[in-house]
Order: sequence, then structure tokens, then C-alpha cells
Amino acid sequence: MANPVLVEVTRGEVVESRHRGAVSVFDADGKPVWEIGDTDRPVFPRSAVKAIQALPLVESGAADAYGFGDRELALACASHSGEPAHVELAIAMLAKAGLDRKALECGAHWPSGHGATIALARAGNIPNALHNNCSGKHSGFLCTCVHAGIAHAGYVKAGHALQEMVRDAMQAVTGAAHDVDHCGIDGCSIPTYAVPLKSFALGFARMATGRGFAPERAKAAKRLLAACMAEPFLVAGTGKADVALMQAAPGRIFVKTGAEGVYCAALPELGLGIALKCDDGAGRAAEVMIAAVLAKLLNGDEAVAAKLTELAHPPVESRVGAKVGLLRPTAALN
Ligand SMILES: NC(=O)C[C@H](N)C(=O)O
Repeated sequence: MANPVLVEVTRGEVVESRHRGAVSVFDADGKPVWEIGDTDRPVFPRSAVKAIQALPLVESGAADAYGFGDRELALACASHSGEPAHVELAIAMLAKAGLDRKALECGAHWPSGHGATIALARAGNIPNALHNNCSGKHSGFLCTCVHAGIAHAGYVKAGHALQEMVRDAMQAVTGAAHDVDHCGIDGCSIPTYAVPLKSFALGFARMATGRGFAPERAKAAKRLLAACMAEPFLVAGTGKADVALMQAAPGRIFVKTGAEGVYCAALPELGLGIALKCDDGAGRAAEVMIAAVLAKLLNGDEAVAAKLTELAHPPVESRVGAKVGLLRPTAALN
């Protein structure tokens, strides 16, 4: 059955476009709290699970050995916009392990931040692997390898010891088998596994509460989410939705976007994890969906809910900046 329409895009009084999707909210005991659409359908989480993929960095002792605090841990969980602060921090992380950008196997792309792209082009430069939105995650991977005494070459491959550590963490946290039949390759060359959407909601409820984890893992998970909430700019960048969403209630909302319309989130105070996917892969609609879901779950706090509701209704603008329509959640998200 088709998932319901969750977001409409209007122009004037007319609905111009519609986005379907599925949403799953779980508590850490495995109880579904709110389910919309087919949440059993396997979904590639892409970058939305970087905080889980960063567990080995903390659990191996690498983060402590290299003196990483909130800033470095936030960058390890980031899809950053390639601004100078992101690039410089990735350089510093790699240097701690005695490496430089030549060790990165994520490939290069122009920064997703317009300002950063323009500055780079104006200076006559082209992007390198440090500008890749995933360079912080890859720097964390490399630091884990060096600290654990694992040869880092080929660390992006599914059979490499580092990716086995990452896959073990993903399986344990989500409770879903990550097998070869459901494996794809992400844009940054590492494996990504399509598993039921609801397993990510459960996984992030566990990440936020530590429930069901050994004490060391519970500590690492909370530390990573706290780092992201403390340093939202380093998780994303100028003008990015993740920054606005986390700043709507500092220290209370963890969110992470993934390519192709995915979001994962956690609300530690409520012990809830959230995962959603916009069927057509549209990030603009996924941002509305997550803002609407968070507004509903946090409706006990009027000021926070109002900010989130505003983020759930972004304008459609003309080329002179006039508001000519908007994106809005449908009644299915009420
Ligand atoms: N935001 C993302 O999901 C990016 C993805 N990891 C990529 O490399 O393309």
C-alpha cells in the first residue's frame, strides 16, 4: 500500500506538489509510540546514522586518546557544509593520528554551503576530500584505525576490520541484521544497509537512553548525541535545517539528516527515537516532516512547539523574495 501524503507544497491557494512518506517513533523498550505508513519497509539510512557509526571511535578509546571533545565528536557525526571551520577541524583530527587528507577515501565534492563553494572557486581552488560532507566521519574512522593498530588502507570496504566494527554497532543498536543482500554503497564509498525504518527509531531511542546497552556503550552513545546537540553548526553548517531544529530546544533535540529524504532523531527527555523517510527522496519535505513530528511530540512546551511549527511551514518564494506559497504538513502528521 502507498504511504500517505505527509507534505504539500502550495502556490497561491493551489497544491502544486505532494510528498509521501513514513514515520516511526519508538521508545527504548521497543514499544511503537507513533507509526505512519509502512515502517517495515527497508530504507538506506545514509548519513542519518553517523552517530551510531561513530560509536567505535569512542568505545575503542580513540576519542579519549586523541583528546576529542564535543567539537570533534560532532564533526565525526556530521554531514557538514564544507565551511572553513569544518575543514580545519577535520585536518586537526587527522593530525592527531599522524595523518592528513591523503588518507581519506571519501572522494571530493564541492561544499554544500554556497558561501564555501563561492569562496573556494573565487580563490581558484577546487574541492578536496576535506570538503566532502562526510570528511569528519571518515576522519573519525581513520583515528579509530590508527588507535586500534589496524592498517587503515581500504577502511571503506565492507570486509575491512573498521567497517566490521561499524556494522556490529549498527546491528546491535538497531536490532536489525545488516546482511550482504541489503548492502549498498554510500556516496562516500562506505557500505550502507537497507533495514526496516522502524529499527532506526528503536536504535535512536536506545542511543538517547542507553537502555539495553552495556554501561560503556550507553555512555558513548549519550556522549555522541550530547556532542551533536552542543555543536549543531559542526554537524551541519550555515542555514542548514539540522542546526535550526537542534537550536529550537538546545540540548533537548538530536536530529540528523540523511540523503534521499531520511531523518533520524532522538528526544532524550521523552526517551524516544524517531526515523522517517520521504518516499521520493526530497530533503525539503523530510525537513517539514521532522519539524512537524518534533512539534507534536514536544507540544507540552508551547514556545518550542511554536518554533518547530514555524520550521514545518517554510515559505515558497519568488525571485524577489515574496512569499508565494509554502510547504506544510498534512493532517496525517497531526
Ligand atoms: N547526507 C548524506 O547522506 C551523504 C551521504 N553519506 C553521501 O556520501 O552522499
